[in-house]
Amino acid sequence: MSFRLQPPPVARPNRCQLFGPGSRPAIFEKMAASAADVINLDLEDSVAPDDKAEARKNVIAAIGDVDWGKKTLSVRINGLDSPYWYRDVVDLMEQASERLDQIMIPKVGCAADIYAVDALVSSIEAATGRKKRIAFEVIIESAAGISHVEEIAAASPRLQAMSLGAADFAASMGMQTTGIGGTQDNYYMHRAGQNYWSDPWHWAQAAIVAACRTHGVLPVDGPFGDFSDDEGFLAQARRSATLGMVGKWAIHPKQVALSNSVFTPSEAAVTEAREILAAMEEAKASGQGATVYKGRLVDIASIKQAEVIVKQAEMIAAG
Ligand SMILES: CC(C)(COP(=O)(O)OP(=O)(O)OC[C@H]1O[C@@H](n2cnc3c(N)ncnc32)[C@H](O)[C@@H]1OP(=O)(O)O)[C@@H](O)C(=O)NCCC(=O)NCCSC(=O)C[C@H](O)C(=O)O
Ligand SMILES: [Mg+2]
Repeated sequence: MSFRLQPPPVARPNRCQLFGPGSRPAIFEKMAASAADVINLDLEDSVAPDDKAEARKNVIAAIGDVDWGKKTLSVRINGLDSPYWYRDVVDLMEQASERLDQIMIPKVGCAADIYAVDALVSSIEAATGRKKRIAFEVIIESAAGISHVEEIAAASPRLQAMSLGAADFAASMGMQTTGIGGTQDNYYMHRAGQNYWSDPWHWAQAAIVAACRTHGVLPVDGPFGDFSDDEGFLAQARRSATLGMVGKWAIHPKQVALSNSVFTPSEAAVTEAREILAAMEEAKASGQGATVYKGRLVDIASIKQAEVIVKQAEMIAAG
């Protein structure tokens, strides 16, 4: 470990973030009743320009009126390149109840984007005497965002989570696809008459995970657009979990259970992790730094790996 220690991220369950357009208040109660850990009420791209003002009012009313239980309640504001974002922030901060936990900032391209929103939010918090300090989540979904991902992860102590937005990311990068996440037909290796599909999202996800882990931010996988493809969603989510991401968005309620199933460590995984910890306790007691568990090497690094799984399970169980 470096002399500079890796800070832990906030301890909040974040297995699934369920999105819903702010212009569709009829689904807000359904979102609140879902098993998602995080709710993202959207003012951005799922809301048509003519509906922006009405959506903002719907969301502000629902933050106070709906029982959101213990969920993290987040609102996605419009991008800093739009004429809407400042009004989103001002109205939310001045009018929404203290139940609001987080503002999600889309299409961030550099640390200054977060600084701008932070300055506005901080000023309104001070002026209005709001007690709950608003958290931030950002979406990396542009060439600039991924190029500056580390400075973005370090940009504000408010920052709790960072998502990959595959659709805008693909557009910004000029990728030849209209798919949102998942396998892309033309991204394959070819050998001896066989095609082997590779993962075009992998490198961006890995960059996000590294930046997030360096700065104590939760890395989250964004949307999987084809909500009729459960197996595709599961495969994408499992790859994300294996890479170190803690959860994934749901753009349809049926994706919530799929996401929770992947990002909740299985009983078998938790049992194995506890057994590794016990084996290492025994090894340490006899002065060893390494031992054998089920025929494979486990050592001091294995303790940290096992602790990731046990801590995740304990945090989810604690709700
Ligand atoms: C995708 C949808 C438009 C589908 O809506 P709908 O046609 O109503 O679906 P169903 O008929 O299958 O709905 C079944 C029941 O579930 C309720 N419902 C629908 N959506 C939601 C929801 N999001 N949360 C809770 N409940 C929901 C319906 O009312 C039905 O209920 P019932 O009649 O009682 O059975 C819709 O799901 C939707 O709008 N999804 C969210 C879209 C969104 O927010 N998009 C923005 C995030 S993705 C993005 O922005 C891209 C990203 O930035 C990037 O760049 O990658
Ligand atoms: Mg987007």
